[in-house]
Amino acid sequence: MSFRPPRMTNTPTRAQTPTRSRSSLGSAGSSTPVPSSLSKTRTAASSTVRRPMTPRVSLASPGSGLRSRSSMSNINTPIRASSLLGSIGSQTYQGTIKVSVRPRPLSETASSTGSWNINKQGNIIANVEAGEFQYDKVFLPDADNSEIYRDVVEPVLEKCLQGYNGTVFAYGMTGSGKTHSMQGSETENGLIQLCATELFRKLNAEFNAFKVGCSYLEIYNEKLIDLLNFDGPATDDLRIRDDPTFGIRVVGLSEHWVASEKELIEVFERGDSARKTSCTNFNDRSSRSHAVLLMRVEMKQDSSTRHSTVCLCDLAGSEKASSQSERRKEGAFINKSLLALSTVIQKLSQGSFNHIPYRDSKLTRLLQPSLSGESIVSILCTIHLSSSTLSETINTLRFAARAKNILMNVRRNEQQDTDKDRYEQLVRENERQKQEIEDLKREQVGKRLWSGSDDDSVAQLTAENRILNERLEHLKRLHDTENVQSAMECQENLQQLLQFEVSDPRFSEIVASLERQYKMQICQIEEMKSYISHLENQLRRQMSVMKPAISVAGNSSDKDEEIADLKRQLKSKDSIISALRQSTKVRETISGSSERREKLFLRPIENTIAVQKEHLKGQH
Ligand SMILES: Nc1ncnc2c1ncn2[C@@H]1O[C@H](COP(=O)(O)OP(=O)(O)OP(=O)(O)O)[C@@H](O)[C@H]1O
Repeated sequence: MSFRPPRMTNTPTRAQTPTRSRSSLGSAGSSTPVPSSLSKTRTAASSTVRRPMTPRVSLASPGSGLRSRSSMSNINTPIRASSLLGSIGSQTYQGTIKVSVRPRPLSETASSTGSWNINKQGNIIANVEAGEFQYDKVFLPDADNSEIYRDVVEPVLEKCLQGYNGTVFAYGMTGSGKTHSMQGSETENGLIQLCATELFRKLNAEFNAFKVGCSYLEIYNEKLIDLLNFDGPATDDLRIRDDPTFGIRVVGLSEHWVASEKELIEVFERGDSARKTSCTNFNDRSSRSHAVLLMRVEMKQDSSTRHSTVCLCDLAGSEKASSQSERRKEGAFINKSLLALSTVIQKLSQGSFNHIPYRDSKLTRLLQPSLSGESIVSILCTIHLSSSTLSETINTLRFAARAKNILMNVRRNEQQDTDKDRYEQLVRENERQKQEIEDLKREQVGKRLWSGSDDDSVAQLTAENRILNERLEHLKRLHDTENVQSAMECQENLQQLLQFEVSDPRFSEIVASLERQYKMQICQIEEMKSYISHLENQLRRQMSVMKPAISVAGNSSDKDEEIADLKRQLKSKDSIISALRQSTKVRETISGSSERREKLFLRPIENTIAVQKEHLKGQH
């Protein structure tokens, strides 16, 4: 599935309006200390605040959808549709990344709040040691998910319904409340559920027709795993590819069409049950992976079609080294990818003209379209207020401050539905799907080269099987001919034998020829036996390797029949040999009366002839 919907040729419809109006920044003197009671009542502020640590920058990278802000005279710039960058039309949304901070309530075991203060307007958080940080919104610790939703997600969802892509991600140290915010708890819905409800309510109310496709994946130990791949073969590391239309694509990522909020949540919860979690020092059920839920929405209204992708990410939390080796390994991957994200955010916030290292981690690569200006972005940073986590909290706040500096310049995906447009859209979709099929095929071939896929070994085994069948056929025919020939020769010899006296030298010659035939038959039989056991072994091996679904049953039963047939023929040869064996005894009993000769020699010969006749009758 593609990470972002196709860009459309836009026809201006109407000017964009600001997402939210915002109150002006309050004075530092009116901040709310966060007391141990964490009450919502705002009291007089604590005084000592240093200036924000937000870097001041003045650069804009031309051509990029993302820019750093050229002026920080008011760092509280709201997400808005302004003509800040002048040259861009009304179909382009401009503003900064929206950054909100959510402190979690103090746990019973936490020592103290570490004297954090939140101002009355709810946009500055300050600490004596760390200074003052200003964001779009700083919630109080007792804010519930509905309040967070209204500020963090709803404005983004509104824009998504207008045809812009939107990304919301929760960032913060382990146990600070990211998953609690995104997924809620037993007593309250999370942002994902609230977003799903609102999405379907609005789609039903405002559009003639719509489609919602849902994908859910996690990045665990730098591997991309499809969490909704319920039936297909497990793929433990999906590939990310560049895509000229969609920015990037996750090759082979499954997408489920959902018709209602209920269906969406069911699919999500089913996928989420597979997400990796474990117990850490700060969280009994810590997410060990970054999880990304993608909702691809197509909306039709009158003669226009809009596309957007709503992307909700619950990132894994940064943490100090764990004592358990498995946790340590996971932690190293998590910290590495969060560092990569932090570096990318820092470079973007500085308006760097240099290379942005999106490829340093799967997380930044996956978020590349969002971070590089293809999506409206809202970040929820969750923090602990306890004094024991001060340094981690400051790190999170610095990350948030840097993110706040990044300007967005996002295109709208709306298209007037003329036949030509529809045709072009279908062609593009067709091209995309062809490309995806090609990628998957190449990937299959690659895998075969390295490891030999099931299909490959099946093809190989089928070929071997065919060769074995042909050999068996050939041997059978050879054997039949030889069998008939030798039986005939044998019979002739035996008949001739009857015509000569034992003392006649020709008698000895015939017996010698019978002996040679006997030895030859023994050799042939030994060869056949060993070849048959070789074939049996090969068949057994093939049967154990081949999948049950593959219809070798027909082939193997054919082979079984052939082997049984060969065994039958061997048996008949055995009887010939036993007859021949008796004939050799004749030499030892050359002397004796005609009665004895008849008893010892002629009767067995007659028996042999009778057996041969039976055998030949059977063959015809
Ligand atoms: N705002 C909150 N109100 C009530 N409980 C909360 C809040 N935030 C977090 N918690 C509780 O704290 C615990 C840890 O929260 P959560 O799992 O959301 O942290 P996290 O940031 O996702 O951690 P990790 O990165 O380890 O997954 C949970 O039991 C959660 O219910």
